Amino acid sequence: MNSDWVATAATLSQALPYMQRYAGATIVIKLGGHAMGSDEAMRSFARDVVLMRQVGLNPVIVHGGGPMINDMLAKLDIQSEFVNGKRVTDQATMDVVEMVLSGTVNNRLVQAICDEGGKAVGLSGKDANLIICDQTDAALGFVGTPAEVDPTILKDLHSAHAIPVIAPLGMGRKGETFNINGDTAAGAIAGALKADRLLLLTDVAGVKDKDGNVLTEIAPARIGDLITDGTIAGGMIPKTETALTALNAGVRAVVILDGRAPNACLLELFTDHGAGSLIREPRG
Ligand SMILES: Nc1ncnc2c1ncn2[C@@H]1O[C@H](COP(=O)(O)OP(=O)(O)O)[C@@H](O)[C@H]1O
Ligand SMILES: CC(=O)N[C@@H](CCC(=O)OP(=O)(O)O)C(=O)O
Repeated sequence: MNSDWVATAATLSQALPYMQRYAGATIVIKLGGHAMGSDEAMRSFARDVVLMRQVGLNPVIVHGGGPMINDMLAKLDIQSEFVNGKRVTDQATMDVVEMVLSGTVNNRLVQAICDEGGKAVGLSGKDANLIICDQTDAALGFVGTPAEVDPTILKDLHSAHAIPVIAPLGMGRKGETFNINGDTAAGAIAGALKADRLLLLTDVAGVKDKDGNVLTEIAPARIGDLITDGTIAGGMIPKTETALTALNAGVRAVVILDGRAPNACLLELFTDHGAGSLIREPRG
């Protein structure tokens, strides 16, 4: 018997109970800009998402695009800086952020999912009142914190067997456009949907300790200390803070994992060992 086939059969028999367990579950997946670097990574992600939909899960995709925004700002000779993982966003920067996220990155991802046979629909937090924002901090300019999330459009898309693909932009109460950190947007959407899982796909295997080992399970109560002592820094701060906000809003579990690894989402959802760092209340 072909050993590849045996391996596939073994994987499938392990996966089936998980597929049944997650049938009808809402899985919010945030794909970071670093994790969608190559065309092959994008194709592999798209295939996973289409398979999830085919076995009865409801995936909702929220994407980032920080590196792509950086490239365009550099071409236009616009300087940019980050404070605690968030881009300081003036009006000129906001225009570029919107152009890149909604115009380029969102369309690319929608096309990749459609190419794999999925019915992806692209939108941003500005569509159908999905995300209304307040300004996060005047010093950051047009950076928004989601204040009200109306997930009706996402439920409608699920009923139509479509896969929503969301750019992290929000609407202000005075007609402004806000730039939302992709993790923050994904957390707010996952919270509003009371998602079964929020997967934050990035370019590292998970949250690492001071020695560089991945923490496979983290109790929410530990995260504050890991940030204070500098173990969690930079872009990992908004991710872990998002995890806490999402859990408080009723999301069942959050996983931070390497989106560049082949079949990252499927391994996390459909195998015993999972992937990355699982953040949830310890089981008593
Ligand atoms: N404790 C930690 N464990 C893992 N990564 C960390 C940690 N602290 C900081 N980081 C940094 O956070 C980065 C992920 O955040 P970010 O670059 O914003 O990702 P993305 O673009 O995928 O949203 C990692 O590449 C790593 O450099
Ligand atoms: C406020 C803020 O920082 N917004 C982000 C939005 C994109 C993003 O989050 O992209 P990644 O997930 O690839 O990092 C930005 O301007 O870069």
